Amino acid sequence: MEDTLDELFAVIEDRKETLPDDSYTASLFTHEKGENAVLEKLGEEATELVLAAKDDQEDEIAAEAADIVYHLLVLLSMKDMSLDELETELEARR
Ligand SMILES: N=c1c2ncn([C@@H]3O[C@H](COP(=O)(O)OP(=O)(O)OP(=O)(O)O)[C@@H](O)[C@H]3O)c2ncn1[C@@H]1O[C@H](COP(=O)(O)O)[C@@H](O)[C@H]1O
Repeated sequence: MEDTLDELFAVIEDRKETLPDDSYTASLFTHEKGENAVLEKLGEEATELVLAAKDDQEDEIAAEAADIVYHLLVLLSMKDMSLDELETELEARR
């Protein structure tokens, strides 16, 4: 899981740097709504996760959780934060 998150975050950082035309991630960094685009996405995905959980749809729960994690990592990158800061916060709670 840690490797998966590290690799995904590295791809997101690369998209932020290179801004390929065909990249959804890049489109979030250049969106006319600015950071609100990713914030709105997080809100939508959270609602979709709640609905999937209420319906006990395990596949949907996993899919919506993945959408949230991906958009969360984009937000961290947008704020020039690193995964280390998230890890430090979680470790401090153990
Ligand atoms: N993990 C993801 C990921 N999760 C979700 N999404 C995108 O998030 C968007 C929002 O999902 P929704 O459920 O709201 O679907 P939607 O209604 O069609 O979305 P929109 O109409 O709002 O675009 C979709 O376009 C998904 O493709 C992702 N896009 C990219 N990644 C990862 O990022 C990498 C780089 O992707 P690109 O930036 O596209 O090259 C990929 O290889 C993946 O590993």
